[in-house]
Amino acid sequence: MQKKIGKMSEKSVQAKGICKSYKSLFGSAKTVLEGISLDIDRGEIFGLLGPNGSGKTTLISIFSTLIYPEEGSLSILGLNARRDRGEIRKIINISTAKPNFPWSLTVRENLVHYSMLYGLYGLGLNRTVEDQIDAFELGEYRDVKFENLSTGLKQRLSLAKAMLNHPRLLFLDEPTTGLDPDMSAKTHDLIRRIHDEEGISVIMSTHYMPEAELLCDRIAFLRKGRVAALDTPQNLKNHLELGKRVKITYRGLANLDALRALEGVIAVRGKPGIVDGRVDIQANGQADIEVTKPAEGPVDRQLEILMDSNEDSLDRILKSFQDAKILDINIEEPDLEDVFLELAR
Ligand SMILES: Nc1ncnc2c1ncn2[C@@H]1O[C@H](COP(=O)(O)OP(=O)(O)OP(=O)(O)O)[C@@H](O)[C@H]1O
Repeated sequence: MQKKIGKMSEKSVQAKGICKSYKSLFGSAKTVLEGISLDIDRGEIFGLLGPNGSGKTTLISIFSTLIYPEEGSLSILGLNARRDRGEIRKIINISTAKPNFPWSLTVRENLVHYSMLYGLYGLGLNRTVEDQIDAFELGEYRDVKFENLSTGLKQRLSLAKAMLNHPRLLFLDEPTTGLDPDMSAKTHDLIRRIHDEEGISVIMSTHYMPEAELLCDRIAFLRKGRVAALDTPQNLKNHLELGKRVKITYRGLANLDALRALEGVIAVRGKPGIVDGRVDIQANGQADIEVTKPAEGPVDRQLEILMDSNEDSLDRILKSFQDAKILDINIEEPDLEDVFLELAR
């Protein structure tokens, strides 16, 4: 099998014209994926990004052969996704944000259970389970029931389970959702290690831009069921002609309406809790800032203003702060979060 796959394809995924819709109870169909075409190289860590409802999980479910597309052709590691589904499932695996394992089984029992499903038995099974317990630092929780594990440990167990069959291609659906920063950083290290040391291709969805920037070689940005952009994180930033991000700390009243109306302003972000601003990215792909309270009062407040590359006139921005006392100005390079806001709007 190994040889066959190596010879057949240098791609982990070749998808052409993938379409998927869901039927409601009343019979009407909702199109979720509209002709997705993607070529993903073996060895890549590939990110799927996009607003809520843009189709990331549906696409991962299709790539991992859990559901069928209605249209399009799909090959996974050189194998036909429909015809060779059984073979594909032996060499891929998936870990999701909300793993649902048998609740009353312990960490070890769960790993044994899944190993048996993968056809392992005897000494080989024991060795594999112990290896994963070690690799994912689950030793001290081996006898803890799934229902008593923290969210982070459930995610870690899910990753350990996903490695039991030594997959060539690993799907991760929002691998750090709900984790604290420390556990997220540990998960990032694990993903990196799985990729670097075991040579596993990874396709992951995420809502966290720093995570995508840190881990992913390339990113496909989905919007309304289509690929709106596909490139390396760096190229995405370069090609979108994003300008500088101006961060202003001030006290008093800023004219937010005037600021947002300025030509060349892509986004105005308030630091939540400071100006009571909130980034609201909706299923329809619109991204906007909703400022729920005027920015006034004695507290220090902060706004981030993202300009496009042709418009970085600080003068015009500062006019909106005539009634405020500016405490600090920082001009920074845009990050992937800025790319997200630009693509989603
Ligand atoms: N089984 C289903 N039946 C009906 N509609 C579904 C089903 N699964 C997903 N959908 C709908 O398909 C659309 C895409 O959902 P999907 O979960 O793929 O998006 P997503 O990009 O992963 O979203 P999120 O970022 O919120 O996880 C959504 O509008 C969702 O409501």
